Amino acid sequence: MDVGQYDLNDTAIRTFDPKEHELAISTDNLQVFYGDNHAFYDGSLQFERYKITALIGASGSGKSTFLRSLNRMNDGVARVDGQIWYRGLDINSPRINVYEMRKHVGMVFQRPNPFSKSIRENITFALKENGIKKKQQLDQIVEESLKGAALWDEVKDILDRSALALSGGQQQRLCIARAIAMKPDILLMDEPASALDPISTLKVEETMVELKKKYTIIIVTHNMQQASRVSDYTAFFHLGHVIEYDKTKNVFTLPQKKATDDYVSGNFG
Ligand SMILES: Nc1ncnc2c1ncn2[C@@H]1O[C@H](COP(=O)(O)OP(=O)(O)OP(=O)(O)O)[C@@H](O)[C@H]1O
Repeated sequence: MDVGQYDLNDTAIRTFDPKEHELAISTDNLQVFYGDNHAFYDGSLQFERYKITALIGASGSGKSTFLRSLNRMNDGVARVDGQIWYRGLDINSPRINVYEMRKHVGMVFQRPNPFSKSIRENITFALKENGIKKKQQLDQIVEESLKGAALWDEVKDILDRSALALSGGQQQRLCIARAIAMKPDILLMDEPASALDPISTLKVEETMVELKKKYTIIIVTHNMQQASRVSDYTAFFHLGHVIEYDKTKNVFTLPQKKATDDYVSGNFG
């Protein structure tokens, strides 16, 4: 199948009525360029608060590029044009303090990347940098964050042991705990389970579903079952364009665009 056969401007993008849906973050005309490579075109997407939105699409379709732009991880790597609206501010503006903004828009990466420190210090490090020094308060945040990431029961007696001694799945949940310790509003997750075995993957998925009570999650995933299991909304990316964005159920069972239909039914590429 020739994946270039589709009309990339023929799109079906859901918009939300702000009276009925609280938005966490949205983009207007977002475009990303790596030098001459126009990697992402004209993405205007709204993300509902306390929901999980999955970004799906073939390799190289621009999912990570889009996700990384949302908390300015592409600064210095790519040129990002357009606006990213968060609480009435365009966080793509050069005036924004990126360090402060990332406390609100946190990120969990594909490969678990704990610091070479104890489990406890992985969580307290950034908190201490941010001026939280009282042991009691730190202990409380460590416990809450590890509970939030469904890791507490497994590590509560070994908090001072090296994080590197944990399994890959435990390390990834520690990275989730580290991200939520900062109490972000939005969690960006770039294929958070791709390096994990099926049992750890399920734990991370269960964790996500729990987390959406308090956080808005935007996740890149190659795993279609995962997208359909955990997400409320799905955006399908193709060749740097968002072709379709709707409730996950609709994208998987009643896609409006042929490209989406071909992709979700496996007749693609
Ligand atoms: N750091 C970079 N420098 C230059 N080009 C890049 C960089 N990162 C991504 N690209 C290019 O941008 C395009 C989109 O890549 P991106 O990684 O966003 O796609 P993706 O859909 O997330 O792919 P995958 O599923 O394989 O992670 C590709 O053409 C890729 O080569």
